[in-house]
Amino acid sequence: MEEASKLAPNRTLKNADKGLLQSDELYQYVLETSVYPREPELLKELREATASHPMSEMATAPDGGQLMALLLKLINAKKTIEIGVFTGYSLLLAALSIPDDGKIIAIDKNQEAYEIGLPIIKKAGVEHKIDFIDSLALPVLDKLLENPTNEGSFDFAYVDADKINYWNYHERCLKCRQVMGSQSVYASTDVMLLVCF
Ligand SMILES: C[S@@+](CC[C@H](N)C(=O)[O-])C[C@H]1O[C@@H](n2cnc3c(N)ncnc32)[C@H](O)[C@@H]1O
Repeated sequence: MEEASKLAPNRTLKNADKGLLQSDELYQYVLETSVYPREPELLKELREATASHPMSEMATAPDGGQLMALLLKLINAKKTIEIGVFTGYSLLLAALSIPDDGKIIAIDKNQEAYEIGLPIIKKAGVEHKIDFIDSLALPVLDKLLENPTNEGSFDFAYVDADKINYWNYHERCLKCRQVMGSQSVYASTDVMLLVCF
């Protein structure tokens, strides 16, 4: 069994206390027996590369990430949007979960953090699926929606950024979703909101 403290020193109850697991020990047990063994090697590498970052706790938790990967695969997502990239854990996970001709528009106002994960994303051979935009998210979403071909064209949106704008992101992501109905998913951290269309 891997020593969790070595792999993810900050991945403790601080991140899990909003969930059902009410003890560090139980959370570590779940991570070590169920989550880490299923984690692709390069995601593990990205997680380890992020661990020394002072804000490493911001990264998507690997257990939540695996739920996201499952959703992406279940709906055969091809075109997705991510708001809040940080070092790229959820981005790499999404890029590994969509088909080779899939596309992710990934927006973050801090390119510096993205540069930490970028070499690992390149190593995974999925960089061609990613269009990273170094910007505040709202203006990019508004610009995207000015183009009628983008409206209703996304299968999946993952919002993991500044909470104060979640309602604004929600409104815009609804416009970006697939018109075809039951194939789109909008997932958002912090407010634990998951809407399937
Ligand atoms: C929780 S972290 C994202 C974690 C990421 N999903 C992962 O798996 O590692 C939040 C990110 O949102 C970015 N962010 C915060 N407010 C933003 C805004 N208004 N526009 C764009 N990015 C923003 C921050 O720079 C930070 O990298």
